[in-house]
Amino acid sequence: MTTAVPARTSFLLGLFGAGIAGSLTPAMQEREGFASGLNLTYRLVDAERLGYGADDLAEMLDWARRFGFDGLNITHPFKQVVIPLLDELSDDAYDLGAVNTVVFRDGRALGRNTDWSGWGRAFRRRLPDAVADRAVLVGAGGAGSAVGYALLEQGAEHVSIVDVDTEKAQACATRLAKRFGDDRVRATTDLAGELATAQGLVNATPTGMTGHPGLPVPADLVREDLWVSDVVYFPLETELIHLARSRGCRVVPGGGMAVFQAVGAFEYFTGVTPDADRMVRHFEELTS
Ligand SMILES: NC(=O)c1ccc[n+]([C@@H]2O[C@H](COP(=O)([O-])OP(=O)(O)OC[C@H]3O[C@@H](n4cnc5c(N)ncnc54)[C@H](O)[C@@H]3O)[C@@H](O)[C@H]2O)c1
Ligand SMILES: O=C(O)[C@]1(O)C[C@@H](O)[C@@H](O)[C@H](O)C1
Repeated sequence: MTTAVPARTSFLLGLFGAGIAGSLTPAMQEREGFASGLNLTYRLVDAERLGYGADDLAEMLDWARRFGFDGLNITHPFKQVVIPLLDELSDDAYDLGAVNTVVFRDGRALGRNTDWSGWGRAFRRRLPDAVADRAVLVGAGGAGSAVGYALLEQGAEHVSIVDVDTEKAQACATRLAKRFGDDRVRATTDLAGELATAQGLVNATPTGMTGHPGLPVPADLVREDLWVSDVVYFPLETELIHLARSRGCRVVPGGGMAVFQAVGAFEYFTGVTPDADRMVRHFEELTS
């Protein structure tokens, strides 16, 4: 006679990164765990406070496993340097060269990326008819690469990438072109020219964050027929989103990416499909 193995209900998770004290991910994961009938604990492990840097990550991962962590979110400055320390990488994380979710399973560390799928899902919920549009992406760092990947994966006709650091724009475009083809993505310095033929604009720079006020593009380029998205979510209503709304543009604020990276990670960590609408409502409560 075989005895059925009961489904896991208890999970120990965490976020490894620097300067993460304000993260809303622990609250989102723990609340959704509770609501799903799981005993889920999520800890912040702030490398800055511990005096740990990139060279210490192997040791940090090792003690996470030894102390029984089931999974981790990974953020700045570890999203790239974690890759060689893992046993397996999903194709999307490989293509992006970045991991934000590590699952420990059967003695192996599996790397995943829910940043791109998080932005993508939030975008599709708001603007499902816009997935095939041409877009201009401003900011080619970690968040920008994830947004560019999501746009192209979901069917954008073309993505033009602008960054004050032109080498970063080029590196991001080259990486995405390798996956999606160089007829669909390019780096450019001609923001106005590219926006003239685009239907959408995404800000993936820190401009507009608390402490970094301002607009990432000149105000006169924000036309009423553009859709406009921002990855910044502190504050939720950035100057760019505010201006775009006031001009009648359809908008996708940064909160959606923050929630849906957590939705995707929850599923990887627990194997349980979370209630995404409930997580959105909880995020709204946390940020109101
Ligand atoms: N909503 C979310 O869930 C979420 C997730 C990750 C990051 N973020 C936010 O995204 C922002 C960017 O994060 P990141 O990790 O990609 O940072 P990053 O430093 O890796 O990249 C930012 C890029 O923007 C460029 N840049 C800055 N100002 C610019 C300007 N005016 N014009 C053109 N390019 C400019 C920089 O050169 C850099 O390449 C941050 O505000 C972060 O909080 C949000
Ligand atoms: O909530 C945060 O602070 C996060 O660090 C934001 C983003 O970096 C995600 O990829 C992480 O999973 C969580």
